[in-house]
Amino acid sequence: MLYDRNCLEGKRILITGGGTGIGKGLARHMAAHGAQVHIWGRRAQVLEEAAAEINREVGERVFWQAVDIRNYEAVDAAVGEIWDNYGPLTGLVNNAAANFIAPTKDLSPRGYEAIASTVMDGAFFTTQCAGRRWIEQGLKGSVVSTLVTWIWTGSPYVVPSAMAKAAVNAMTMSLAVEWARYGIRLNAVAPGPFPTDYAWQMLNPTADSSVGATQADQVPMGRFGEMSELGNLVLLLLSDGADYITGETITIDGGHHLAAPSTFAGLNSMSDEQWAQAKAAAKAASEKSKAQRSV
Ligand SMILES: CCCCCCCCCCC/C=C/C(=O)SCCNC(=O)CCNC(=O)[C@H](O)C(C)(C)COP(=O)(O)OP(=O)(O)OC[C@H]1O[C@@H](n2cnc3c(N)ncnc32)[C@H](O)[C@@H]1OP(=O)(O)O
Ligand SMILES: NC(=O)C1=CN([C@@H]2O[C@H](COP(=O)(O)OP(=O)(O)OC[C@H]3O[C@@H](n4cnc5c(N)ncnc54)[C@H](OP(=O)(O)O)[C@@H]3O)[C@@H](O)[C@H]2O)C=CC1
Repeated sequence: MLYDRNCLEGKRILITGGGTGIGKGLARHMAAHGAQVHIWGRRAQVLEEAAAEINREVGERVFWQAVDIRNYEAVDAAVGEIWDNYGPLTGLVNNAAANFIAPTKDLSPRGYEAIASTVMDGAFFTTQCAGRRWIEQGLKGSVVSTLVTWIWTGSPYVVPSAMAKAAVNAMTMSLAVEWARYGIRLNAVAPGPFPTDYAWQMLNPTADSSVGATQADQVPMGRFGEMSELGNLVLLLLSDGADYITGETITIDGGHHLAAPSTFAGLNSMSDEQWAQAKAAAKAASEKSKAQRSV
């Protein structure tokens, strides 16, 4: 362990999308360093299993709620429940997201909305519901959002995601200034590829869709990122050790985006038939997870 195992003792951190992938890894990392962690997602069973798995390792520190972050009333009620039943949050990680690769000309309005509203509205609703309470009660808080390096580069074939993540970057810089006087810090991380099950089903659904953005040999360091590396960065930003850092988005990608293979530009060569196959494979993965949703 790089940090003292109790360095987050007394912290209470909400991680949206904390039942899978990066969010679950962050939940494990924060709980292993002493924090109480609350995880959100739409699938009760997935959340319950994730919390139980981590709690077996660290003790009863992880709690879950099934919440759709696109629903403001649900977000406000769930944040209120944490405050009432456990106490004030000290930190928030805006991590939940939706995404899939698609030619932009073929995206339906609902396809655009599914991605943009999850990433942008969800992060705003959750940040505002926590921030309002911190301000009303004179409490400090730290918000960290999980962005992606295409906020710097853009990326074809994931345009709603690129737009919405850039919007959350704008929220981070804007509120860092507006809320600094209250002791509330907002920062973000921009990871390169950290392979996770669902993201890779959405972004690399067929052999034809494997391009630079999802290939380890395209990373100058020659490997994907490791969860503990991302965990250490987010831990620092959530901790009192980063009290003078606000409004920053820190890239963690082994040099990937600077070497420029990091977008989905390689998908330019896919035919309509290959796109239809990619869509069918990604949709099959979505349907499987939707059948498990509780909200
Ligand atoms: C330069 C940077 C390089 C960095 C390189 C790093 C490489 C990796 C970077 C990763 C960065 C970011 C990754 C992520 O954000 S991954 C997150 C992936 N996880 C998820 O998406 C989880 C949540 N997903 C879902 O809930 C679903 O999969 C879905 C996104 C589809 C949303 O579900 P929802 O129930 O809200 O929506 P519907 O199923 O009703 O669908 C809505 C409309 O969207 C259309 N659709 C769905 N899937 C596809 C598809 N694959 N292709 C085209 N269109 C699709 C669907 O048909 C609906 O539209 P219509 O009603 O009009 O048909
Ligand atoms: N993996 C990678 O290489 C990279 C990932 N990122 C970012 O990291 C974050 C995590 O991605 P990753 O772990 O890979 O992907 P996952 O698909 O595993 O994580 C997304 C999470 O968001 C939750 N979620 C989606 N929609 C909603 C919603 N409306 N309300 C509540 N929860 C929701 C999902 O749970 P459920 O479906 O149950 O709701 C899921 O737990 C994302 O923000 C992604 O953009 C950034 C750069 C690289």
